[in-house]
Amino acid sequence: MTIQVQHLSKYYNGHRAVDSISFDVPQGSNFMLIGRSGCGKTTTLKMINRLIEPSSGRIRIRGQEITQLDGPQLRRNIGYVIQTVGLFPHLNVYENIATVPRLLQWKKAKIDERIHFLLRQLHLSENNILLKRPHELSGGQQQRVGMARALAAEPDILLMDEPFGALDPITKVKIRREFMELEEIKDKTVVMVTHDVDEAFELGDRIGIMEQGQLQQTGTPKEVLMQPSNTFVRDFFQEKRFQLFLKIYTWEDLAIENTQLDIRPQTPLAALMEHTDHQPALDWQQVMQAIQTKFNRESTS
Ligand SMILES: Nc1ncnc2c1ncn2[C@@H]1O[C@H](COP(=O)(O)OP(=O)(O)OP(=O)(O)O)[C@@H](O)[C@H]1O
Repeated sequence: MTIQVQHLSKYYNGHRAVDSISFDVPQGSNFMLIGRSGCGKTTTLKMINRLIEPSSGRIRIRGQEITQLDGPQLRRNIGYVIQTVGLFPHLNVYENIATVPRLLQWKKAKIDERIHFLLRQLHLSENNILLKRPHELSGGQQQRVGMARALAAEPDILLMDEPFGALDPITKVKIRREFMELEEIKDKTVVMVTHDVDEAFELGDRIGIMEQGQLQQTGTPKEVLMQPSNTFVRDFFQEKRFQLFLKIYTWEDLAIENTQLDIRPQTPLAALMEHTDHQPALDWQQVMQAIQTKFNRESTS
């Protein structure tokens, strides 16, 4: 379902937390909201599922203005994942994941089938995990259960507020990869808040950079990196510019033949990091030169 946000604002006691922002998230795409602490990301996200009511502006989901919908009903079709997971501590894993399907009065057999499917998809295969309470799980497991709960009733939209923020760096990278590969996610419309530029570049079809309640730029990872619309956006990515360039530029972008690698992995960086056995097949000196030339050319254009 497409999400359209138009001139959306939120004031708290005269303070503009969100200041007339507009963006579209096409059906099935991932939109990453990134910015410094306090710039208005969470407030924006919570306006999409009406946990916060806007001061002005409009949000449309599949063309329908959400103020005309009943809040709880709207939220049943919008999965919501937050950093602190937000699992109900007194409920076990099964009951946590089954929350929304039960509200929707699904039959038990359908709920069981869905839960077992999600456990497999999210690599939650530990024995008796369904009977455990959240405090008996690791941080990574809690995060996966939080994801399973958000996906349980097959929502069309997923809102995620720093979903991987509380994890250690290794678990974070692992869960992020798994997330990207989830079949379930591919046709969902996702809006994710993050502080992490790597995450934004890995997961985002489009990225929105916020500062002091305003959207400074929205665009594809390539656009915001190589064609920043102002100095704020340029400075925001400056420290990691080359690293991010490597993350997103494909063999095709670099005009390098990748016949030996049979198309995957798509970028030289991924080939270097993950497929060391392929390295001898490539002339890495030529690859590095092509990367440097492209980076220099795009940086000055
Ligand atoms: N309920 C509230 N009452 C008053 N001010 C609020 C309220 N919630 C948020 N704010 C203020 O609105 C601004 C935006 O907050 P928000 O939580 O949306 O930022 P954020 O970008 O998500 O920050 P972080 O990355 O730290 O989570 C901040 O200045 C915050 O102090």
